[in-house]
Amino acid sequence: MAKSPMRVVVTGAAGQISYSLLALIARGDVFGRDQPVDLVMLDLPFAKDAMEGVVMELTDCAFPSLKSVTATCDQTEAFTDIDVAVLVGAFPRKPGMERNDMLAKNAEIFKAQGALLNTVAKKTVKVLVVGNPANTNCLIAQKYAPTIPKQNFSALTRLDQNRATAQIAAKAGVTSDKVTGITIWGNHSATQYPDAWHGKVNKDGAEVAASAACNDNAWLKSDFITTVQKRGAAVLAARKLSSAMSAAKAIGDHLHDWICGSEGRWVSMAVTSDGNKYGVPEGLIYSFPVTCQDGTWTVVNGLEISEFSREKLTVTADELSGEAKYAAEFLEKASA
Ligand SMILES: NC(=O)c1ccc[n+]([C@@H]2O[C@H](COP(=O)([O-])OP(=O)(O)OC[C@H]3O[C@@H](n4cnc5c(N)ncnc54)[C@H](O)[C@@H]3O)[C@@H](O)[C@H]2O)c1
Ligand SMILES: O=C(O)CC[C@H](O)C(=O)O
Repeated sequence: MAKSPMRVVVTGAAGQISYSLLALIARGDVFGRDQPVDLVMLDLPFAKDAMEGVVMELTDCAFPSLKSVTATCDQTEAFTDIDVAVLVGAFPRKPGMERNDMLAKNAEIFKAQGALLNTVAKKTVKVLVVGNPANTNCLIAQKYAPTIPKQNFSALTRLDQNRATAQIAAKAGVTSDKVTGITIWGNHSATQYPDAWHGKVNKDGAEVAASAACNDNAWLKSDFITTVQKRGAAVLAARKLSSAMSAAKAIGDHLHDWICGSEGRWVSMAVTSDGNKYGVPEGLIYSFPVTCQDGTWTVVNGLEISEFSREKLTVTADELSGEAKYAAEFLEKASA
């Protein structure tokens, strides 16, 4: 039997990430070629013409699973009866901007969008926040959408996971598909902790620990971590624009695994910290290793955490607690 269409909104639809992402979704690479999609694009009024150009291009691609495409600058229209909301639209960091500048610029956007999703989206909507600072923007949207289950909110750290996986693959001399179990803990920021200690590499047909395949623990504890932590900044410095193609690919991976299932593989998603066994404070949007089945993520609990790792899990949790406090104070002042 034919599947009923899935209504998917992408915000920031005229921006550079969306330019790659919309085609992935429309082609069926994310939700499956047999899943019809009603695609809704939202951006600010100044970007209306640019969005219309993207609509023309999507139409001209003649994708079989793209049932309809709508471009709008009206948030209520965009979020009504939505199944999946991909919140990309935000003010991106420019050279010289600090994270708190970005947080202040974006907090109001995610407050308003959370409140609107709460009112007009399906209660089953799945929300992925990409706009930075992604974890805290997600926390804000979630807070203002109290009638949508907290489970349904996540932020993107899959790009970091993909970056880390690619680094391990290069070091081990294999392709990325041979590397599994690499985790990103915490914030999508320079405090994130890319963790390869539970990773595996399939080398010459045999599965070995990633640390054995890399054979360089000093690298795993230093340059590997900093390369991944600073990769976004390195791309920004080189392109004078933040990463877009790789971000779109990671968004597709995240949504695919969340909604269609991860088939037992661990993937990293920033999700509500709720009853985890790693001592992460409750309520933060923190990146954990998870598995996904039937549209639900479950944190992989019980992994052994060394002293080295414990310290790093705490640093990134502390940063998120600070961001949450800053955001709450900012929004309180703004509404006073
Ligand atoms: N989490 C991650 O891994 C990750 C990776 C890369 C980029 N990002 C972030 O994603 C965001 C988008 O990046 P980009 O390169 O596509 O930026 P971009 O500037 O090219 O596009 C952003 C778009 O969002 C629109 N926009 C701004 N406010 C909006 C609102 N309230 N509603 C709807 N649309 C709005 C803008 O008009 C613009 O078209 C940035 O915050 C960036 O830092 C996150
Ligand atoms: O603004 C940044 O430093 C990073 C942008 C983006 O989140 C990325 O990881 O590529």
